[in-house]
Amino acid sequence: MPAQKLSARDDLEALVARYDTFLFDCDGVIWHGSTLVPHVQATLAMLRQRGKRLVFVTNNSATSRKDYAKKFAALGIDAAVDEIFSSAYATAAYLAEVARFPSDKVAYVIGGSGIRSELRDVGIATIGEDDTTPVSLPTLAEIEPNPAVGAVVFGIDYDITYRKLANAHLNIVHNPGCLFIATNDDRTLPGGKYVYPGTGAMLSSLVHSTQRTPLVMGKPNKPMLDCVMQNYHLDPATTCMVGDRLDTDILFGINGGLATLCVLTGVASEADILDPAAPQPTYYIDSLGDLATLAESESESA
Ligand SMILES: O=C(O)[C@H](O)[C@H](O)COP(=O)(O)O
Ligand SMILES: [Mg+2]
Repeated sequence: MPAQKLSARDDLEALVARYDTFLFDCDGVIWHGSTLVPHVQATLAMLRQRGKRLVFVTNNSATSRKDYAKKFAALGIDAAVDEIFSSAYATAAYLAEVARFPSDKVAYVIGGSGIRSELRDVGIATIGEDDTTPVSLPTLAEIEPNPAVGAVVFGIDYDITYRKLANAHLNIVHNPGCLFIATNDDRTLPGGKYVYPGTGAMLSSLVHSTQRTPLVMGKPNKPMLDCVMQNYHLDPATTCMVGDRLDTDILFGINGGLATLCVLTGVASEADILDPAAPQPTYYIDSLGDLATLAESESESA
């Protein structure tokens, strides 16, 4: 079924009336880095005003839920910690509740404070943060497997180094039963003017060297979907997933039986959506900010 482009006010009103819960991807939909997409703040306020449930579902594992809540607040958006689901949180939930990660093991983390903080919050110790010193051939021998490592967890890391990759590689290959987990594997990271290498671009170097396939937690995969569906007891019939990537956000919504709305402010272009071979959103729109016009109509009629 080809995606329906929404632009007329009646289309926007019908969309908002039809769903009571909206799941929002963040990078490329709500913001680029710390810059809000224009009029998104007004759109989210309008949806809250109309009694809609809002859930924020991001593959960006660099930040913890608590710090995301602070980021939202700093940007003037009302978002409680329990309305925010990041791939770091889904990873911590998976290791603690599904994998039953042993208390005598640690996780070797390539990633940001989001992963370390979420793992710490479920009682899992992490190492690897300081493995940033340059390596030379003579010092390579310093790097050895650490038998205490029971999992290598990989997420977006703006300070990735050869030393980190070498440690992760050795632990995955030489520690029997060592889990290899990726918070997500997005190929690119939307940055507003440009699209940058994403977590998946860096992850592929470790997949290539170890010849191992990681368990990926984030959208479009089941661990993140289970995390959100269980926490919110979502009714697929009245839930809409809003995202900027067809192969993560829209596929995530399709996998969950949700309606989907793709925006053109992130990675996907209209040409991508019109390719029948791509995951097809239910709807698409230029920007989430376009819904802010409904707030104006509300104030006029008030
Ligand atoms: O490379 C990455 O990790 C992703 O581009 C980034 O995390 C996407 O975040 P999201 O769009 O799911 O908020
Ligand atoms: Mg995104």
